[in-house]
Amino acid sequence: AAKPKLWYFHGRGRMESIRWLLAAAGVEFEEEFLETREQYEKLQKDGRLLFGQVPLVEIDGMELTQTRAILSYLAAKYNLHGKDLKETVRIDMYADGTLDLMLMVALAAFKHPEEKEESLALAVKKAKTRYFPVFEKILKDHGEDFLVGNKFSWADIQLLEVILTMEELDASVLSDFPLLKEFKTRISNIPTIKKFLQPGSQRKPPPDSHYVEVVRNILQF
Ligand SMILES: CCCCC[C@H]1O[C@@H](O)C[C@@H]1SC[C@H](NC(=O)CC[C@H](N)C(=O)O)C(=O)NCC(=O)O
Repeated sequence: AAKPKLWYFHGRGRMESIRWLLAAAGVEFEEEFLETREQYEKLQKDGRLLFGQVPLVEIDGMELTQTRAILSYLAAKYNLHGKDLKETVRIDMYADGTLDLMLMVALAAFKHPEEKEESLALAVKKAKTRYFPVFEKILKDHGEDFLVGNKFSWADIQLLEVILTMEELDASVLSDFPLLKEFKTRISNIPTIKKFLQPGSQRKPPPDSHYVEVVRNILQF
């Protein structure tokens, strides 16, 4: 079968969680990077963007947009969603929470310097006071290696991505969360994820001023 093809900017944004899921599932994928307004307008003109937006993922003969819909499809397809509806909705809850936090970080890149620092500091505060305490408690209460059903799932991938992203902003962010520290080591050592964390993988770096400029230019905002 053809490899999935991802259409997005050459950066993290909303697409990074999709790259993580595919990589963790051991699925090779291709990427088309939007560098110009013309490329984006062509996708729109060709009717390939349902609501005129990216991420766009070509997979199984479909053109998928809407990040959460794409992630949910991929999680189910690669057996990273729950064994039943009750597990799946918990995985969705956990994943949605991490996506909210990730978007705060992603959008901060587009703010003016002083606002950006304030937004990133708020994201770190939210991680420490709202999100990480929840996941630390889940790991404590269930005493299992994974968040749901003691089986590796999409929720675990999202949590690792958000842990690493927050550590880029504050290296001591896990200092009060010993179980999350162990979780990070455990999940980072899963072979497909270990490979994705190595240099040369399709993982993208944190957004820089060039990336912000390109996205602003393409989206004209
Ligand atoms: C560094 C991270 C990138 C920040 C900017 C991105 O975050 C998004 O808020 C904007 C972009 S992503 C690009 C943006 N896509 C979306 O907002 C998708 C939202 C959708 N609900 C989804 O989850 O996929 C876009 O195509 N906009 C054109 C426009 O709406 O006309």
